Amino acid sequence: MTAPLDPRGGGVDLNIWLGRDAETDHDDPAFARLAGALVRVQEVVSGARPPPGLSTEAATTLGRVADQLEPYDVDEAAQVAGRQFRHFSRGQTLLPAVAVDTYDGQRVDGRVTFGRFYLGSNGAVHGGAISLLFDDLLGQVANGPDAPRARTAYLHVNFHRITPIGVELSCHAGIRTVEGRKVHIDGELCHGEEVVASAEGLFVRLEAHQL
Ligand SMILES: CCCCCCCCCC(=O)SCCNC(=O)CCNC(=O)[C@H](O)C(C)(C)COP(=O)(O)OP(=O)(O)OC[C@H]1O[C@@H](n2cnc3c(N)ncnc32)[C@H](O)[C@@H]1OP(=O)(O)O
Repeated sequence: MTAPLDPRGGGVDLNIWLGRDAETDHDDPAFARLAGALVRVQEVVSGARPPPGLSTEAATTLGRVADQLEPYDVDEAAQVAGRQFRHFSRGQTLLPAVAVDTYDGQRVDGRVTFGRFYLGSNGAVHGGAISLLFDDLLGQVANGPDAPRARTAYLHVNFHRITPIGVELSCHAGIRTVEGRKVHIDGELCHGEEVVASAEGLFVRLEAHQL
């Protein structure tokens, strides 16, 4: 049984995409657990300096896991990775997990901690990982439950300060304007009161033939 969603957020992904019928039949708690285990491996491997013998052994173990899973390859429509909407990370291993606190269809506020996997260098989160977070966060606002699907036309990111690894940050995104199919969305990533990065994106709502 999957846990019921907390309508106030409460650190649980608000699950905005579950309103879309096509997505409701992909719940797979066991798979979400697998993806979570892989995220842990990514994190631990990124920060580890094991002795060569152990690295070799671990590589063999991971190869065995890949061999076990490979026969279960499916196409995108059947894929469950990225569709575990009851879990912070949606059962995917690319994005940092965002805990959504509030979402009203126009704006989202949440919290995120970038682990060692996202290190650029010198204690700073990789700029590409920050852009990834913004694309997803702004994208979740652009693709609200009642809105037509939209894709990122551009994403402009400003890096104001070093974004620290291993620290809880707050993240925010909100619609600034809607002009026809064009949705302009702003985002901020904050360490305490300080804005460490900000973003401005244009999302274009898709026409029927583009879905
Ligand atoms: C499951 C949970 C998911 C959570 C959310 C995840 C979100 C992730 C979002 C993404 O990452 S999507 C992947 C990255 N983006 C893409 O792959 C998009 C690739 N580009 C396209 O598909 C098309 O260029 C696009 C749909 C964005 C627009 O093409 P269209 O042919 O539909 O639009 P058109 O060219 O007619 O332009 C419509 C308006 O947008 C404007 N426009 C389009 N691209 C622009 C651009 N780059 N800069 C400025 N304006 C732009 C264009 O000028 C025009 O303005 P006006 O209506 O005022 O004339």
